[in-house]
Formats: sequence, C-alpha cells, structure tokens
Amino acid sequence: MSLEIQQLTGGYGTMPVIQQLEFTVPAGSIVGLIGLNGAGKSTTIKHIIGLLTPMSGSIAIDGKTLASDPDGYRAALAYVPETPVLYPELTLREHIDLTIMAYALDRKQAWQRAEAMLAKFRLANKLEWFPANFSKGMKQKVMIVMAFITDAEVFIIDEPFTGLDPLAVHDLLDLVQEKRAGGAAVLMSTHILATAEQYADSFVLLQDGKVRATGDMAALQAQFNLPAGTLDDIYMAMTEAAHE
Ligand SMILES: Nc1ncnc2c1ncn2[C@@H]1O[C@H](COP(=O)(O)OP(=O)(O)OP(=O)(O)O)[C@@H](O)[C@H]1O
Repeated sequence: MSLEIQQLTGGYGTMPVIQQLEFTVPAGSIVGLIGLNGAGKSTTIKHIIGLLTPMSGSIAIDGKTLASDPDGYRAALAYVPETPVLYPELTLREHIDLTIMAYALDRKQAWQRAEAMLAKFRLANKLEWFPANFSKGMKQKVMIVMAFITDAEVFIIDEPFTGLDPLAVHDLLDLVQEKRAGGAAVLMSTHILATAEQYADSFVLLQDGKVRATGDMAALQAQFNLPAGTLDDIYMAMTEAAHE
C-alpha cells in the first residue's frame, strides 16, 4: 500500500503552516521527510495520523482516507512519535496487549514478534515495569515495539535518531528495512541528514511548510547541479537558493 498526499494545506488555526504538499510514499520504500526545525515535518505527520484535519487537499492510503474509511485507514497505519506517549498506569506487558487489541492482532504471533524485539532492545526482563521506571530512550523503544508488532502497511516515524543510542538506532533501522522488504511504505522525518541519506530510498525536502524538492539522491543531485553532493550539501543549496 502506498501513502499519497495531494495538495495538502493545513495547520493549527486559520493560518496554514504547510501549503500544497504533494508527495507519495510508495509500497516497499523508505522516504525521508527532511527539513530544519520549524519546516513543518511534525505538522505534516499530525495531518497524516489524523491529529489535525486538512484545510484542503487529501491524504490517502491506497485510496482510503480518514473520512471515507476511518477504521481501514487507522488499521493500515502505525506511528512512532518523537516524544513517547505511554499510559502511566499500564505495565510494558499491558501496553503490548493493548496494541494487540487495538489492531486486532493474532495474540501468539504478535507476542512472538514482541519478544524478539524486546530482547533486541534489552527490555525482555522489564515486562512488569511501569513507564515511570523507564528512561526516555527506553520509552521510545516501547513505542517502536508497539508499532512494529502490527501488520500496518504504512509506518510513520517522527525523528527517530535523536533520543536513541547508536545501537538502538541501528536496531530500529533493521526493523524498518525488514518492513520495507515486506512491502511496507515508511515515512521517516528527520533533520539528521547523513543518516537519512544512508537509509532512505528517496526524499521530500520541506522548507517553510512547502515541498521544495523530491526524489532519490541522483535526482536531487541533478536538480541542484551537485553531482557528488551529499544530502547536506543539497539541503544547504536549497536553503541558499530560497533566500536569494
Ligand atoms: N501547536 C501549534 N500551534 C501553532 N503553531 C504551531 C504549533 N506547532 C507548531 N507550530 C508552528 O508550525 C511550524 C512548523 O512546525 P513543525 O513542528 O511542524 O516543524 P518541524 O519541521 O517538525 O520542526 P522540528 O524539527 O523543530 O520538530 C512552526 O512555525 C511552528 O511554530
């Protein structure tokens, strides 16, 4: 399944923060949503997950929108937020059970997946712990496990590279690549350009709430006339061009 954003304009009040965004996250690919602080990455994601309603334009997963098929849309989508959100009164085990219920997953299969990931993230012996006892990185890992045990076809991962240690980033990227190999569409927002360049198949470059460029490295290098340019070089060139 692919995620398709068409002519999306939206924001918080009446003033649009993102304008006329247009991009696709194809099945079986990782797309990096790239932008500096305030570019509109989180606002875009809030629209995709349904926390904000578009002022105009559409967001669809294989033709399903939140308005036309809310259950189908939500079941197809898994989200890892930048800031972990856990229930203080539920243990780690209960969080996983809650995800299994919410996504109507096969319990045995989901727990098998969860146990493998919990072992990877060194959380396997903390199933009875409450969120208050977890570090921020541990909370983020719990959110990752909850997202990755689902059968979602579209994964939205907001700024995955800042709160996690290098080993955990590596483990997360392994999980993302497994999902891509299984045909999932993955949108990862970040301002850590070197890591994005290494792992994403293509990029959406956001600036001031607008898509300034899209494509894989070769397309972006050609567009900005930087044949050996890194994503960092390209982003800088784009920023300078916008201020000329
Ligand atoms: N709750 C809000 N109410 C009003 N404006 C907001 C709100 N959250 C963000 N904005 C504004 O929307 C714009 C885009 O912010 P957004 O959080 O989407 O950027 P971002 O690319 O995710 O940045 P960062 O990398 O810092 O997380 C900014 O100008 C910001 O001030």
